[in-house]
Parts: sequence; structure tokens; C-alpha cells
Amino acid sequence: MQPIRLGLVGYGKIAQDQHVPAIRANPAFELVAVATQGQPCAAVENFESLGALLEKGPRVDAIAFCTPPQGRFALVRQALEAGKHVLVEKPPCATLGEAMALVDQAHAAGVSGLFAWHSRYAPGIEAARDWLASRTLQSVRIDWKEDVRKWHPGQAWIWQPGGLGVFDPGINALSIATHLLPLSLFVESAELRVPDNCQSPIAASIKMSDPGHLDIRAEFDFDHGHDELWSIEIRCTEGVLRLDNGGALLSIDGVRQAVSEEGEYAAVYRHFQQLINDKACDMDLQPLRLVADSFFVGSRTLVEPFYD
Ligand SMILES: NC(=O)C1=CN([C@@H]2O[C@H](COP(=O)(O)OP(=O)(O)OC[C@H]3O[C@@H](n4cnc5c(N)ncnc54)[C@H](O)[C@@H]3O)[C@@H](O)[C@H]2O)C=CC1
Ligand SMILES: O=C1O[C@@H]([C@H](O)CO)[C@H](O)[C@H]1O
Repeated sequence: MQPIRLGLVGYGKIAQDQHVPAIRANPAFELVAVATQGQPCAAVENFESLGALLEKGPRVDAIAFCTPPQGRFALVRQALEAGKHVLVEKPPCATLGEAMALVDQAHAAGVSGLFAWHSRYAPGIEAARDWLASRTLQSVRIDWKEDVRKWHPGQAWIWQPGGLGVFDPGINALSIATHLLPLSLFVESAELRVPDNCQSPIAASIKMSDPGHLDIRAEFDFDHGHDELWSIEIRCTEGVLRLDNGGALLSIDGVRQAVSEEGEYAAVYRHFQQLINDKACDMDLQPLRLVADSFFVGSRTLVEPFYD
């Protein structure tokens, strides 16, 4: 079986930290070209733009997008128009409308598309989903708190319109919640705390619910430089389920549970490979809808300026 010939656009932090190692560890893929505006990727052909890669580069079957969300829509659309399968980092685009247009275009083009909600592939998620399936939910508490200076050093885009600010990591929690919880979630209220030199929030408090009146509260904090916290606690009639470390750790009533040994991005690329084999798409818009609604109804509080 010939490997899937892969191009990658945006050789930045996550591409270097996670995508390229996961690609190179999966024999079903061969990374053959990169288009980026920063440092080049070793051992493959590098191009300054997707257009140059498509026009002058080696043939590719699929393209992984690791650029910032702003401007990503035009790039992914260009790849779809060229008949390429696409894997798109989260958030899929800068707006919900753009993401909806990509879903339609991927289906019309008959190619495979994956919105890479990587946190859904964390080791504890499927065991958590199985446990919850037969339980009676009472409340959900989400705490997603990390240091932007560690995870996005010098990345001005994250504070600009379309960059999402603290919802850039926070959307990972929402992607887990929408994957675990059985009913469709909606935002009831939100408070967004925006540095007065930024366009997007550095912290947010969100109240959500579902048609069953489930009480869901989320606290997001991007300026949390110590004891980072990525936890989801789900209280049920039958007990308390808790995911920690972004879903890598699972406990039920305080007792640690066995989880998968597969890493998030290894699972993302295994899933992408399966979608290509099945000529299918997995382009869920629910996490991005919750972010959009948080911005719609969120009250804004200006806070002190943010400096990297
Ligand atoms: N930083 C992190 O820890 C994580 C980031 N992500 C997501 O990955 C995406 C990228 O984030 P980072 O890697 O941190 O950002 P980054 O700023 O480190 O990398 C972005 C890369 O895209 C390139 N680029 C921008 N526009 C381009 C264009 N038109 N054509 C070609 N290359 C272009 C830049 O040169 C840069 O190398 C974001 O959507 C983010 O939410 C996902 C998981 C973790
Ligand atoms: O997707 C993302 O994950 C975090 C960080 O890498 C781990 O939580 C980052 O802020 C965000 O882009």
C-alpha cells in the first residue's frame, strides 16, 4: 500500500511539537512538502506558499493545515479546489460561516476532511464516554487554565480578531464536552475579560446548559503561569467522573482508571487515515458554535494590558 503523500502548511509550534513527529511515526503517511512563512522543515521540500507548493512541488494527496485561524479559510478552500484531502487544526477557521462553507465544499469535492479536535483523542476520553453513557448527569465543571507565554510565545495573532484569545485552548475543553455529553449544549451567559491592548479575551467565565437543564460552568484563564489546570468534572447520581491533564487522566470517585496508551496526535492521524480510506469527513462544528455564542452573548470587562 503506497503511503498517503502529505503536504503541511504552517510549520510553526504545533507542527514542530506534534504534527511532524506524529506523521513521521505513522507509515501510512509520507511528509513530502511544507509551505510556511517561518523556519523551514528539514528533510522535505519547502515553499513560501501553498500555491507554490501545489504548482511547483511534488504531488500530494492530502494537506495538513497548522496556520493561525485567520486566513486559513482561503488556504483550505484552495486545497479543496485542488482535490486534496484536508486535515485542519482547531479552530477550523476564524468564523463559523467559513467553517460551514468548508464542510459543504469538502462534501461537494468528494474528498476527506477532518477538523482535528485533538483533545477528543486524549487517552481518557473514550473510557469516560463509555462510563457516562449509562449514568444520570447532574452538573459539569470545566477549568482550563494555562500560560499563554509558554504555549504561544510571541504569537500576536492570538490576540487579534479571529485569534480567539483564551478560547484557543478553551475550545479544546468544549470539544471534549460536546463529545462526552449526550445532548446539544448551548451558552446561557458569558463574561469575557479582555486586556485593553487586545481584541480577544485573556479569561472567560461561561454558563452553559442543554435541553435537560444540565448545569455546565467553565472557567478559562490564559494568564495562569503556575499549576496549569485542564480538568473536567462531571457529577452524576451514580458518582463523580473527573478528567485531568486535558483528558490524559481519568478518575471515577477519586479512583484512577485505565486509559488508552495512544497519544492525541497519533490518534488524530490514524483517524485521518481511516477517513481517507473510507472517503468520509469528520468536520464537527459544535465546539466552534459554542465559542461564537460566547462571543455573541458575552459581557466584556476590560482588564490590564497583556505583554508577552
Ligand atoms: N501552540 C500550541 O500549543 C497549539 C496550537 N494549536 C493550533 O495550531 C494552530 C497554529 O498554532 P501555533 O503552531 O502555535 O502557531 P505558530 O504561530 O507557532 O505557527 C503558525 C505557522 O503558520 C505559518 N503561516 C502563517 N500564515 C501562513 C501562510 N499563509 N502560508 C504558510 N504558512 C503560514 C507561520 O509562518 C508559522 O510558522 C492554531 O490554530 C492553534 O490553535 C493546536 C494545539 C496546540
Ligand atoms: O490547542 C491548544 O492546546 C493548548 C496547549 O498546547 C495545551 O493545552 C494551546 O494553548 C492551544 O492552542
